[in-house]
Amino acid sequence: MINNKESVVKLKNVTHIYPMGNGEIRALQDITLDIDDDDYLAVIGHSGSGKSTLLRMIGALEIPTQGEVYMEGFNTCDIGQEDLVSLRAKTVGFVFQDFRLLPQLTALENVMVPLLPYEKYNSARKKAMELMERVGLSNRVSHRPGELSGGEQQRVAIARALIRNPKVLLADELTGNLDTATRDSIMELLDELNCQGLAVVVATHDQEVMAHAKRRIRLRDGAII
Ligand SMILES: Nc1ncnc2c1ncn2[C@@H]1O[C@H](COP(=O)(O)OP(=O)(O)OP(=O)(O)O)[C@@H](O)[C@H]1O
Repeated sequence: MINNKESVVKLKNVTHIYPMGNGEIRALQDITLDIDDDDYLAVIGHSGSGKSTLLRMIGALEIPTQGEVYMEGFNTCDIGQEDLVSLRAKTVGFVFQDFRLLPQLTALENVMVPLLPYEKYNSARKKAMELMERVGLSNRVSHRPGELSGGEQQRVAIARALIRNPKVLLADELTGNLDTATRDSIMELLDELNCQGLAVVVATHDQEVMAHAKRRIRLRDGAII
């Protein structure tokens, strides 16, 4: 494996095309972008402009149709599936638009899940407890997702994304549909984590969220404008 480490994640001329019936949808067009250690990037653009697809590329959840994605210097298109899974798990944490919490598990168990293959139960539980405290939910550990508000579910999803100490947090539509106070508390938490060295990439329509970012890119029809 050749390692050209510069940025945590580097996209080089990434184009992504989804097949659609007889045609195709060009979701991303020739994107070149670096995510550095203490970056705080807001990805903005209209619905369908390619924000979620870009986040999936940054997180190496999908292989681009054209171009290259480097994570910690490794070309994610070249390394094997097993190495990719492990590299991705160490490097990025995802907060999905729909949270994707497991409904049958408690909030605490949801946060622990990504750590269980690697650490003993009690150690994973301790770390999950610390993170639940960090996101202001130590009084909600035994609630199941269905018993939590949207903002609380999002905070559980943030805690889960952080449990393996990623270098980059990727958050899709962060704070969508949240009340102002909850949104502000989530933004404060991300500012704090960013100050401690976590790179943050958020896809958002929210002006307030944009204002917290150190830089912004706008997508239109899959291209940076
Ligand atoms: N799995 C898929 N198969 C086919 N087309 C897709 C797929 N995912 C996304 N697309 C298309 O790719 C384009 C970009 O979608 P994407 O979800 O990245 O946009 P977005 O900016 O995140 O939108 P939103 O703000 O509504 O979440 C859209 O035209 C969308 O319909």
